[in-house]
Amino acid sequence: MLELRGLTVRHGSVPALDRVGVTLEGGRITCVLGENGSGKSTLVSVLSGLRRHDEGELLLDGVPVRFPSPRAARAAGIATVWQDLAVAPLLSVWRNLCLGAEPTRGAWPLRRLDVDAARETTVRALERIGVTGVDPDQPVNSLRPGLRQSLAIARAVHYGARALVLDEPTEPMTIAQHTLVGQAVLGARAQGLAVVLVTHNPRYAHLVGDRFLLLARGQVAGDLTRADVDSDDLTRLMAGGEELTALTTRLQELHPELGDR
Ligand SMILES: Nc1ncnc2c1ncn2[C@@H]1O[C@H](COP(=O)(O)OP(=O)(O)OP(=O)(O)O)[C@@H](O)[C@H]1O
Repeated sequence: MLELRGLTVRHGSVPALDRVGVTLEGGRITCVLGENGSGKSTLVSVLSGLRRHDEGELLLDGVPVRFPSPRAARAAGIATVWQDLAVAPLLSVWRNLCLGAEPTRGAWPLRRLDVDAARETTVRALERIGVTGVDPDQPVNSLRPGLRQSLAIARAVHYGARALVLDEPTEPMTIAQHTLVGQAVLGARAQGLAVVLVTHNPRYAHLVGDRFLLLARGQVAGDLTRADVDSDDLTRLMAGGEELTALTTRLQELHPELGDR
């Protein structure tokens, strides 16, 4: 549904992404892995409408698109969950989920916010991605980071996003928080969204991912499925560029259709 073809983004004369090609299908989690500076954040910027590509194409359902703003990307159904989330921290969980689309009851001029409906919508939206036991009245800043991400994911699914892009928090998360986010991400996948998960953690990637896009110096150094690699392979690939090169060469021998990547 979302496809990158020969996508190139330059910062000055240096390509941060260099002829990247990948198809991001609905109901799949594509993990983007790579060393610092390999182009992961640039990929997120393009998908989320923060940056425009210089060459190549970004296709949505086969139609070339170019997002002039993050709002345009969101309107096209691509939701990005940022490291510091754009939710209102002092407001309640339900206010954050319903922000801008609060349910009302009664007819004008007596129309009022329907708080009960908003609470229920929020609990259901969270349940839909497998998150239970959250008090919709608690302020968002009292939620653990993993739950905050889950809330942002629930919001994206609730408002009908088709693709979900997650940039991994740089702050280390506990296992419990990773589990929560993993659960929400799997929930989004089950709802048919195309999930793009940028991560530095190959074990986590292998746990939740269907597909692994390895970037090195802005190029696709590997486009692998679970059938191609196990968790140890991914860890080794992340640890050493040399191994990555060797694997790329081997895969290109086995699959000439991969071409010069
Ligand atoms: N605003 C910018 N101006 C100039 N060069 C940039 C800019 N942003 C990124 N770059 C360069 O583009 C390349 C890709 O950077 P990018 O941030 O996308 O990588 P990354 O894989 O996300 O790295 P990290 O894991 O450190 O976040 C790097 O060489 C980086 O130095």
